[in-house]
Amino acid sequence: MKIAIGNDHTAVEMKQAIQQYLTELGHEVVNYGTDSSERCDYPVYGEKVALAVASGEADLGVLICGTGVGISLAANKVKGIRACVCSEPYSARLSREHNNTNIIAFGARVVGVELAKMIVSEWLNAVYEGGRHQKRIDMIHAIEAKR
Ligand SMILES: O=C[C@H](O)[C@H](O)[C@H](O)COP(=O)(O)O
Repeated sequence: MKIAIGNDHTAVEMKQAIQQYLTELGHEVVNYGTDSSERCDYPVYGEKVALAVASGEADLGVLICGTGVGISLAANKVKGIRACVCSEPYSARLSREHNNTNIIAFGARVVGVELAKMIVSEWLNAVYEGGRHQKRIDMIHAIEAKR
């Protein structure tokens, strides 16, 4: 799978660890994040990864900032993006099975590298269930289409 990854200054080491992990799992990872610890603005990277996913350039996206909150908020402003912040694997799996999330986010100041790997792995291995969930996702996108 082709996975877009992005981060701000709080998550350079975490991004590198997750990028390596994903590569070891056999994925192609494209880095849209910063590799500098100089303070920067997470919306820049949230948008870059979101555009890569929304355009089909990447299949899925991973976003990391201090908490995962700001960068996922930014990503969700791009049409077609369903990004969520997860600090544990259960929500990560269900976010894919029920909500068909196409971007996962987490906080480098919240979770450690090993937990982050577990979150990402559970998310990637989960399969969207469709059925009753599709109507609800359509409803979310209908809200998006109004504006
Ligand atoms: O949601 C926002 C992110 O957690 C940012 O990574 C965080 O706000 C950056 O904070 P600071 O500029 O204090 O390093």
